[in-house]
Amino acid sequence: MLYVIGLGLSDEKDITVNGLEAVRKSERIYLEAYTSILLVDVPKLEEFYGKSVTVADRDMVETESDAILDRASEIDVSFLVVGDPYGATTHTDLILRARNAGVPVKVIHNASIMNAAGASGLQLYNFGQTVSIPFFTETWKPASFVPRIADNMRTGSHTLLLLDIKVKEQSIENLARGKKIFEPPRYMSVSTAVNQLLTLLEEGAEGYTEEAYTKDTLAISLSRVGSDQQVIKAGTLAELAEVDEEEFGPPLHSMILVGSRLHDLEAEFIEAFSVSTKEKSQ
Ligand SMILES: C[S@@+](CC[C@H](N)C(=O)[O-])C[C@H]1O[C@@H](n2cnc3c(N)ncnc32)[C@H](O)[C@@H]1O
Repeated sequence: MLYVIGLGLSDEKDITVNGLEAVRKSERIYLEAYTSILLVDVPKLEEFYGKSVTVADRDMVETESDAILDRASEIDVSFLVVGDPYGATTHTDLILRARNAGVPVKVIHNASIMNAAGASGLQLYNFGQTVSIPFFTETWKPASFVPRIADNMRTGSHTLLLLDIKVKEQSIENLARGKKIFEPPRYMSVSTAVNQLLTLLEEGAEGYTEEAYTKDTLAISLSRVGSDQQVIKAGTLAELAEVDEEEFGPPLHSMILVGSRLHDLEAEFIEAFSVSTKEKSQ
């Protein structure tokens, strides 16, 4: 059996009881560590499971899936995913390959940033398409996600923005094991995301439209959701741009652009996170 197991959002103890039982009876255990990171290192996972874990990079999952699926019809193999297994597209592909190879698959779900975004107080039912924001490069300022935000805004829906993670393939194993790596990974912070959004607006980048957002659009930052260091802040993009980057805390970060169909209860909930209210009350 191939068990595809969600680890949840924070530490080694967020795995479900069913997930843990599957891990403990598996002969081989892989951890997918390139679409997201768990906020603890692999040795901590290994100690908790009492089993060794192989860190699988993108290449292994996407092109060498035969190694992961090897003999999985006869023995138990676990494939661990941070968050929920269906919270990233690559895992659907592995499940399809397993099915095609006649390997039975069981998915064990867990919390994902896709539902933990509800910690903002916004109703999950009122969200539209989720988008990912890539890092700007020296020669490229991608804005292709902006029309999808505009689509959501037209229907009054909120938009969850997932922020880029850049890590060299060859560093993933060391990173996951908490070892030193030559080139540290880059996790996009809320400050970088806000600056990039405002740059696209100021430069009138191709693809940018004010139907998607302006500097007065209400946004919510989500840092380390599900952990003890969770930080949530709400304000217009212009206000969030003024917040000291340190205040958002360590990665991982996400953001929400708030749509116009804001229910009174949602508005009341996010008031507590408001950066402008804080200033007024200080
Ligand atoms: C490609 S998604 C993978 C999602 C994961 N499979 C899940 O189900 O949650 C990774 C992105 O989700 C967001 N994210 C994941 N965990 C988070 C957390 N605990 N707090 C805030 N954002 C998080 C970050 O923007 C990160 O770059």
